[in-house]
Amino acid sequence: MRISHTLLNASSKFRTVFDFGERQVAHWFPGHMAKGLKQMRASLRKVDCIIEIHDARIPFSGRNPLFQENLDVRPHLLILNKMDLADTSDKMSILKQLERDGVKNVLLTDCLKQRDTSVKKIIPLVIDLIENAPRFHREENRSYCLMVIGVPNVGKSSLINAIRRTNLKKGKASRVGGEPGITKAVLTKIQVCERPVIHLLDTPGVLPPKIENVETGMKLALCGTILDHLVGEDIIADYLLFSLNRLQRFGYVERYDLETPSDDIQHVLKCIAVKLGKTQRVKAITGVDMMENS
Ligand SMILES: Nc1nc2c(ncn2[C@@H]2O[C@H](COP(=O)(O)OP(=O)(O)OP(=O)(O)O)[C@@H](O)[C@H]2O)c(=O)[nH]1
Repeated sequence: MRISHTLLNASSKFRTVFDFGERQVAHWFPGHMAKGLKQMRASLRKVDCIIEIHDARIPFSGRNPLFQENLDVRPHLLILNKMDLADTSDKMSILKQLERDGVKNVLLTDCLKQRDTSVKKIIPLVIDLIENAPRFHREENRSYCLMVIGVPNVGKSSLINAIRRTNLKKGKASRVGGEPGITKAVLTKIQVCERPVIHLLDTPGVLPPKIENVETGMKLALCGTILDHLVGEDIIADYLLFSLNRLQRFGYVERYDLETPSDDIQHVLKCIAVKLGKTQRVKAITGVDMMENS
């Protein structure tokens, strides 16, 4: 039995679907994302440092290239959030690869964890980056302004709340949600530190207007940065199964009482439904019923 599709098969299989998905995403882009991006660009002059947040499960895929145009002129910290969901056993090679791509300052966080030690490191690291930047001018009682950017649903608002909780001992300032596109307000200013005074600008998640390839699109969809229904829940589930098989992660076989690994998503979904008791009785329509009703 074939247990995984080749990448080529996957590509042709998902391309048809993703072309559809991409059109929908393009539809989704012009609204709050286009407005957000325009205002973010206009405000960059006032910003001392950019904090870019991305999903730790896809450290090399799906970062918005539009952001990267501006990263050379401002100190930049990349935060790979949701590390609790990622395989970070080879953290050093992730950091080395990012450094080869020109990203030097990287932190991994799990901002839902109370007292995550990495969240505590953010403000001291940012102050260090700002004060050691070539264009920095020291002034008495100077306050700092940071801009938080990233694709949707990577945890920007959650991280802002965590930084605020850690440094100011204050509660939520930014709305959090499980779906992409929760933050629509552009550039809400939130204080996160008293000494020195530091404000953060929360921004709406902005996807690249054009997604570079099918794999990147599917990874972004699987991590919840694109609304599921725009790509199709069944397609996303199929891509997840394909990825698990390709990585030879067969834990799902035992967990959902399958006999062997499978590349048939309908079969796997049926086994999961049976295991979770999510089945429904339906009346089977026979040939006789159809003849009687006609
Ligand atoms: N497991 C895990 N979940 C997280 C973490 N950070 C955020 N989340 C969850 O991810 C979802 C999105 O979080 P938000 O903070 O709203 O993300 P956002 O980037 O502001 O989203 P947009 O408003 O779409 O731009 C929520 O369900 C959070 O609870 C994390 O470190 N680990």
